[in-house]
Amino acid sequence: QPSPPLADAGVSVAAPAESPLYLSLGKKAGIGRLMDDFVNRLAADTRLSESFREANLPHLKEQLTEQICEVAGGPCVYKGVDMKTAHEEMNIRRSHFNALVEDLQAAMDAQGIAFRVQNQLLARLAPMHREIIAR
Ligand code: HEM
Repeated sequence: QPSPPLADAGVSVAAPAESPLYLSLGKKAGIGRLMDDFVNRLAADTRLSESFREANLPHLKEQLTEQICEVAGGPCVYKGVDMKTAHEEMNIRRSHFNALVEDLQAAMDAQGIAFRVQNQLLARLAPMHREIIAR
């Protein structure tokens, strides 16, 4: 039985591999659940409620799901505003950034995401503080 010519040549036409981190977060659906819970926590956090009072929470959940999917090595491409532009004029302090990270950790705990996996995601988000924190 003849095999397809490209397979013979060892040429792969499969989609790019999904990273272990993306799989550990439960792919797009798991990340969507995580961002839903996370954004609800942000909106309820008295340290941050001033910042998120007028935010479009459904839009934020969607944009974050695309962005985190991409950052985690999934097949998504975030097409939203860059981090510097998105957070300009908000006067975000390191204390705000740290509060957001705590809320993300609490959301990941609630989703049963392993500590090792949590740290991998946080490590990929940490460098973004340079674009987000006002100085
Ligand atoms: C690693 C940290 C962060 C990431 C990855 C992140 C990511 C994002 C993304 C993807 C958006 C949507 C941009 C758009 O399409 O409009 C956004 C918007 C926003 N972010 Fe952040 N952000 C971070 C930290 C923060 C912090 C520390 C604050 C303030 C406490 C903050 C406040 C906001 C607000 C108020 C919006 C606008 C929401 C709306 O009106 O739709 N963010 N952020």
